[in-house]
Amino acid sequence: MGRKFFVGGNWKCNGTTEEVKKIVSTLNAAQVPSSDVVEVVVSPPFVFLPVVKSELRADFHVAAQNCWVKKGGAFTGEVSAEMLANLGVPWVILGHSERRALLNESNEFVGDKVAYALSQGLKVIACVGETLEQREAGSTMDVVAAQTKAIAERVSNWANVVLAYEPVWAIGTGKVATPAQAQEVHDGLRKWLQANTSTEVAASTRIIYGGSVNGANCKELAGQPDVDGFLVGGASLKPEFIDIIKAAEVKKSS
Ligand SMILES: O=C(CO)COP(=O)(O)O
Repeated sequence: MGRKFFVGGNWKCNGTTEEVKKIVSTLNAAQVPSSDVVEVVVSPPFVFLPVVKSELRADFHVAAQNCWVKKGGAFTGEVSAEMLANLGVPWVILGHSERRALLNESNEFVGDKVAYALSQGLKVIACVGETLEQREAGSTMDVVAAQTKAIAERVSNWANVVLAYEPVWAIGTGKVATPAQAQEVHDGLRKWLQANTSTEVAASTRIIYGGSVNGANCKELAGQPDVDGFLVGGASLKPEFIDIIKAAEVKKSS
């Protein structure tokens, strides 16, 4: 079953209007494989979503970096899934490790957010990943399985979910997972989905890798059978993001 290569750019809390417009114009001018081969989604901070959405080429899409866990209302400072849907923002990133760690988002809270966002018609990039301590303790699979379980308990239809494996020790550190390390966890996650959801979900759900992906390491990672794309942080703010999008060609020919 074909899993279309997926490349997300998580801009995190970066940018000015001018910088954001510059990134968009670079992307708009880029020659990349067609949207039959690769799905490209960029995720600016909330305040820049309208300008990016209106200026970005039609074959690329936008994602928010978070949304509120339920229907909007008296939740000062939050942005609801309904608002994103109303703006025509198709995607949202949920459960990023920076929010899990810095804002104490629990597995259950992330699971609730994923379920609510899906119920409002959004597509979700759901992030999981272990810390260095957890990896060194040998608990990587247990950690990512528990994070995925909290989602699976609340979600029955996985058609609009992309699972992003982002080891915390690889994020923003320049210490990318080796292709074998990424493949091992992606394979483990697919087996977990097979055992706990369905064969169909396991075969069709895209599992993407994030953590220090750049133009130099993306091709080898993309060559792994269970790496279905990337969630890119730092390099998504630079022209090398285009090279990462082109890594989809590796998959096509593999
Ligand atoms: O957190 C990430 C994407 O969500 C990865 O960030 P870096 O690519 O900067 O390591």
